[in-house]
Amino acid sequence: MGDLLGVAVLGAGHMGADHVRRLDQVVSGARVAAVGDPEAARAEDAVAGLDGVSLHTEMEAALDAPGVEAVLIASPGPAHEEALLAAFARGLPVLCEKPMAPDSMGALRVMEAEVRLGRRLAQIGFMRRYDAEYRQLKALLDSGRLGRPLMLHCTHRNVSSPPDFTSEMLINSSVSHEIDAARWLLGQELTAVTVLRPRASAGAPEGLLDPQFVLFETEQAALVDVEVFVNCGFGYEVRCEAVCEAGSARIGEQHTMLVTTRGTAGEEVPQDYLVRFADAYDREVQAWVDATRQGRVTGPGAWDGYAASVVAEAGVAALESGARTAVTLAPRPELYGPAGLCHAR
Ligand SMILES: NC(=O)C1=CN([C@@H]2O[C@H](COP(=O)(O)OP(=O)(O)OC[C@H]3O[C@@H](n4cnc5c(N)ncnc54)[C@H](O)[C@@H]3O)[C@@H](O)[C@H]2O)C=CC1
Ligand SMILES: O=C1[C@@H](O)[C@H](O)[C@@H](O)[C@H](O)[C@H]1O
Repeated sequence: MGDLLGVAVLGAGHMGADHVRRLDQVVSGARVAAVGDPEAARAEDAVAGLDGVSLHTEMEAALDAPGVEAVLIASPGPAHEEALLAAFARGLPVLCEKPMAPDSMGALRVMEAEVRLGRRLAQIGFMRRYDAEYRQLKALLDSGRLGRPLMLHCTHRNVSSPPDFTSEMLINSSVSHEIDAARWLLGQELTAVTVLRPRASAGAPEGLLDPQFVLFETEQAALVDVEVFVNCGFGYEVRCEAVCEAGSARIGEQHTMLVTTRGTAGEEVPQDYLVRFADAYDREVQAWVDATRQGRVTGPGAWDGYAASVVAEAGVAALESGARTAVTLAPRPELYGPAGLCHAR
């Protein structure tokens, strides 16, 4: 490995271009060695002003480019399995944006491929684990000060959804973050899911079931509810309240600058994830680079990606059937160690 970890970025859209900028300008210890995107213009735009980056429209060529020692996958979800397997075949460590794979069988194949390798190479981009407020809440729950957690009340609102967004994606794209955050905060797997929906908002595109109300049960009988509303029109709002036996704690109501103008006073509301979670993405990628340089994986891994895909798939089934749907996970492979314990049990 050179002085700087050479990273190939696959996918140069919203997230990929932002990660290229982050690797180049924010993160230490790494450099962008190659960018792969079937749309050449996207890759060119993403690397404008950068030297020494090779551009590719074929993903395998990007992985095989000179100087590539690790991969950051930011292509659309359906492309992740192939990219992860190609990286594993080359022994390359990977940071893969969520979802690890959009369907549970794809996620299982990825996890099994890593298990066959016998060493961990994949980190999945559940960046909330690197957000300062989420980390504070996790530390509080783990300390046991509030007693056992009983409920998480979560809110996940986007100003608007991309044009191709489907009703299923409210769960397997948006709520996938709450699925991972709940598993991590509580140190428990999610065991069942029910999805209710109020009438669709007039602000939602025709046919999109938006908002939805998703209720998860956990293995130790806690409940996690999520209001997901991806065309709310007013702000990017992500909140979480943990209710425990001896207290509660709320995050996501950051108080920033108070602005008074023309007879009103208030705070600015972030309009998207790139603003709300900017620090979290920075810390996530820095932690991945640091761990990769030490030959380790320290963030959410393939087991977490697999579990999230299985729970999301059950959520989509629950949305379609209107019925409570059980979650069935394959046994947890030894490679991923014991399940995360929450001290507040
Ligand atoms: N962690 C987070 O908060 C967020 C994560 N994401 C995730 O990031 C990934 C990318 O999302 P966006 O950047 O919003 O999508 P996007 O549509 O803006 O960009 C995707 C890019 O990938 C390229 N592409 C298509 N097929 C490809 C392939 N086989 N190999 C390489 N590149 C390919 C497209 O040409 C496009 O430039 C998704 O997995 C998404 O779920 C997206 C938004 C926020
Ligand atoms: O991951 C993300 C998007 O893919 C998803 O579509 C949004 O709803 C989330 O807020 C964002 O964090």
